Amino acid sequence: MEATSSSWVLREGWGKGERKSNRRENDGEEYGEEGGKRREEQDGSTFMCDGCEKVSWSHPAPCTEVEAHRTRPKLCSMRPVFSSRKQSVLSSRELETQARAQEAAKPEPGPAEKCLDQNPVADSREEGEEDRRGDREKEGKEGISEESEGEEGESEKDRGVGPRRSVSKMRDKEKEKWKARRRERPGVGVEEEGERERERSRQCSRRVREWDRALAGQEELRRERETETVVWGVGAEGDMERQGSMRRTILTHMLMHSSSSSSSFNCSSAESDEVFSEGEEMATRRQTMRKSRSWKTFLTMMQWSVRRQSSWVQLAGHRGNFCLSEGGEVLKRFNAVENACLQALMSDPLRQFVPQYHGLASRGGESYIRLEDLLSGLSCPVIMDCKMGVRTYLEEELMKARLNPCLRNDMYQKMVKVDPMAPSAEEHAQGGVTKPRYMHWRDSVSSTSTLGFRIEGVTVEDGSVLRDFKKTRTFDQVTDVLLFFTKRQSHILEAYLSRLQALNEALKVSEFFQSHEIIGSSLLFVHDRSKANIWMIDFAKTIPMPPGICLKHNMPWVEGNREDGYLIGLASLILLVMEALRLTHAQDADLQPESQVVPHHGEATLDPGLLSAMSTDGFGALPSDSMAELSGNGPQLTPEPAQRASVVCQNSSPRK
Ligand SMILES: Nc1ncnc2c1ncn2[C@@H]1O[C@H](COP(=O)(O)OP(=O)(O)OP(=O)(O)O)[C@@H](O)[C@H]1O
Ligand SMILES: O=P(O)(O)O[C@@H]1[C@H](O)[C@H](O)[C@@H](OP(=O)(O)O)[C@H](OP(=O)(O)O)[C@H]1O
Repeated sequence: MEATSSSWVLREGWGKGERKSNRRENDGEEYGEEGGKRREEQDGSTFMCDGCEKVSWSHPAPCTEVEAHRTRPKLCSMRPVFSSRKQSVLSSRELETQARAQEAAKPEPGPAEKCLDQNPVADSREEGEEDRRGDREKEGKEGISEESEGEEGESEKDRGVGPRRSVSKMRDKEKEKWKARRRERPGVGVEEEGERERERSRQCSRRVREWDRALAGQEELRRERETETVVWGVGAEGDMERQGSMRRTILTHMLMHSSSSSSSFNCSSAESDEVFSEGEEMATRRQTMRKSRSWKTFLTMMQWSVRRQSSWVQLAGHRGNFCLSEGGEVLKRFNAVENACLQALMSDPLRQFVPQYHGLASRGGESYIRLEDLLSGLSCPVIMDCKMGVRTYLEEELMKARLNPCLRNDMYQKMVKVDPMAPSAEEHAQGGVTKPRYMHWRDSVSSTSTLGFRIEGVTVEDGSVLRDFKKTRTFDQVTDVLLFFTKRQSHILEAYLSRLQALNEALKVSEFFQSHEIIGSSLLFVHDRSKANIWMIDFAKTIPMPPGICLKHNMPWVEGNREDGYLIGLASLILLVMEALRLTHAQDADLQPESQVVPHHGEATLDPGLLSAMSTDGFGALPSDSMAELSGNGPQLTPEPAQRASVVCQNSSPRK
């Protein structure tokens, strides 16, 4: 180490003995940014202001404005971590605005500060340095804690920071005092003490290695996302889920534990580390975390990771069909039928219920359809995918299967998993079933055949994905899922009801709807705490009818009539949401569930068109009292104008 001027000290590059944790701790934001990578590639030499401990990567002018450095506000905020993609953009803008305001309020910087301000690294490093200084000052006031001792001795040496005399002298004094006190304490021998220190040091090193591994993983993920060359293959969906769920677990931990401390950071970061190393004692982990003063490193790491991840999750459908894109878009593998539908829908009244179509894109030699990301702007979205219609296979699939019966072992396996008795003896012997056989069976064991839709999957706030709804069939079973999915929040249910009604109105005037057989299409329910919306997705099996032939969509299907039962599904959904609302209101009012329906949205009754959809054979599963309600005395549904934007819940405080 050599001094290059009276007030700036040259710090050597990351020497052999220097711990990586120190680098990360010191570097603050930079590891998440491109600049950080560049700097990492440099030799690592820095200049540190002796007075204010500010760091520069280039040789700066003499520093004169120590106080100005000290009073500079921190720009680091926790808020982006808790935001979804759109909101995090907003938050970063807010932060920028705040930073600019703070810059304006700051006294004119001296030459050295100007020099550092031109270097974006300096800010983040400065924050790190300031934070450490803050910590040291705190220690000076409160006495050196047990946890800080081992680390301080080591890190001072490793950093090679000699001339921070006043602070380190004070610390040394405190350390000595503390050691003396420890020595005096009965039952704590020197050997024992030494062993403890060695153990602490071992724990610390282990923790550092874990972070390195975790950080390397995050960095890898970031690169993959940014290049967008990776198309999710088999298994990738699972990875995505794990990442999403890991992140949410961490955030949940942060939130859960923040209330127990005035500083949510300290506590939460200690807790959140759990995802990286299972099986350690909580107390030991806390101690280790405090000791290595790692929370800042960890928090920074989380910020990069969350900032770069969208809340996107593929709930249902074929694996490998999607990849994420920049700017609130998802890319769905090109399918000519779906592409044609989306193009047509962009000029249909249904446009406001369909993700925006942005044309095509190419990735890794594959074509993709660019779609609006329907989860963009939602924080911790809760999602439900309902596959609409009374059947999920096309008539032409049936015909093909007849002409060329092809046994599918994968479908046989899926069938046996749900019900070992489902395949016939012959199918068991063959170890395979045809696709239409499987699809028909699948429709009949779920609510597809009876209610005109089925639940494919649900994600909840903590990121867990539930897909085991294959045997969710009856009205009551589906109502239970709805109550679980909405957590009985009446404002969410009301928003969904309103959106379903609006969709019903739009379908009436949609030319597209009348002229297409819609098979395997889903309604995607999405909400967070304050917004709820429903979207039509998946048109890969939506086939145009011959010119002049229109479908009714509320008739039972008989082979040849091509009816899909879409409106039967919609009617069921409306009924189910109403039922869920009724139960929610009943619970709110502390009434028995069998009490009268609590009216909502004024006086309401189900649309006669939908009622006729329900008077079909498929409705054996509907409770008779629900049908009675719908036939006149029940609630009057007042359709609201269709709206593209999210239905914003009026009542943001959830009812119990
Ligand atoms: N525009 C979108 N924005 C956000 N999420 C979407 C979007 N489109 C699809 N998804 C997600 O992807 C999942 C599957 O979508 P989709 O049904 O279009 O795929 P698929 O592979 O065609 O399905 P299937 O196998 O049923 O035909 C949905 O459940 C939803 O979670
Ligand atoms: O939900 P499950 O029980 O997993 O069954 C799948 C589901 O019915 C899909 O809709 C279907 O894709 P299509 O809608 O595109 O026909 C897929 O057929 P596939 O395996 O032939 O793709 C089935 O395996």
